[in-house]
Amino acid sequence: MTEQLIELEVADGIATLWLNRPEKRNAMSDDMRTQFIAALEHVTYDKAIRALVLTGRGKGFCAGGDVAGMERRMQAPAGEVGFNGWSRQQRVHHTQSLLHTMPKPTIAAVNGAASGLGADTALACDFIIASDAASFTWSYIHRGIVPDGGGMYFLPRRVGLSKAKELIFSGRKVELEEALRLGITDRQSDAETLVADAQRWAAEMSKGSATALALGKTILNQSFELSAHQVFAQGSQAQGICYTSTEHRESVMAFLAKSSVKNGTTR
Ligand SMILES: CC(C)(COP(=O)(O)OP(=O)(O)OC[C@H]1O[C@@H](n2cnc3c(N)ncnc32)[C@H](O)[C@@H]1OP(=O)(O)O)[C@@H](O)C(=O)NCCC(=O)NCCSC(=O)/C=C1/CC=CC=CO1
Repeated sequence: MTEQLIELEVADGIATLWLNRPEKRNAMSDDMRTQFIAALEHVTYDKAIRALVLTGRGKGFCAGGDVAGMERRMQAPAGEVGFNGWSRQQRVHHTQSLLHTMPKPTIAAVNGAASGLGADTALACDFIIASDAASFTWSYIHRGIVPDGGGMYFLPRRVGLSKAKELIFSGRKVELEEALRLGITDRQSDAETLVADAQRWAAEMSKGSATALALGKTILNQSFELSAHQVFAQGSQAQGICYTSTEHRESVMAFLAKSSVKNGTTR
């Protein structure tokens, strides 16, 4: 039987995805990545799911890429890629890109160590909430590699270029208090209530129009690379789509109906 390395629960439109390899602090093995991709694609395309919470089982959030797998790869013949021609790099990029671009809010609920690719995986989410047990370590440097999970894109945007360089070059551990101060994590929570708090936050973040949320997220994700003029233009285009949406029509009608009841007028 296939080991269930990813667990997905959906309740009230909020998906909670658990990395489930607690004995290895949820280090991302190739098998886990295969299941992770399938679950993320499901969450991305299922319109009944409005938001995602990502967390880890046990003591860790995610200890990064599986170091035992790195050792196996060093033994493999040069040029071997596997996975139907898809290299590991492409599969890593796919997971990080799904988290970053899926048209609904994503929240990392960091319950323990987020190291290497695990730290980048938290950063790829829109928001981070963390418990006292959380820590963030860009440990790639200790394995002689660079952050390939998006850390070199996301971290400077959260902490500034110089601090990102310091954290990535040193690979030092950042505990909760510093993570809050630097803006690596947005919120803090108790370990016991972390996931419930994240789920509640996800519900708050996703109760608005799904169309407006999806379009807004896409433009915001690009906003640091676009000019003001381009952002205005994309905003106008997006508004054209929002104007034709059921959510826009219904919310306008509901507002006006409430106002006419209050004022005793009929429309
Ligand atoms: C700080 C830690 C994450 C957690 O510390 P602690 O809670 O004290 O737990 P440990 O006793 O150290 O570990 C428990 C068991 O888990 C195994 N384990 C931990 N991390 C990994 C890992 N990344 N890969 C494989 N196995 C892991 C550990 O060996 C223990 O197993 P046993 O009980 O059987 O001995 C701490 O564990 C830690 O610092 N881990 C290493 C962090 C790390 O170096 N991560 C990789 C960074 S590089 C990366 O993420 C990117 C890539 C990209 C390229 C290719 C492939 C992979 O990664």
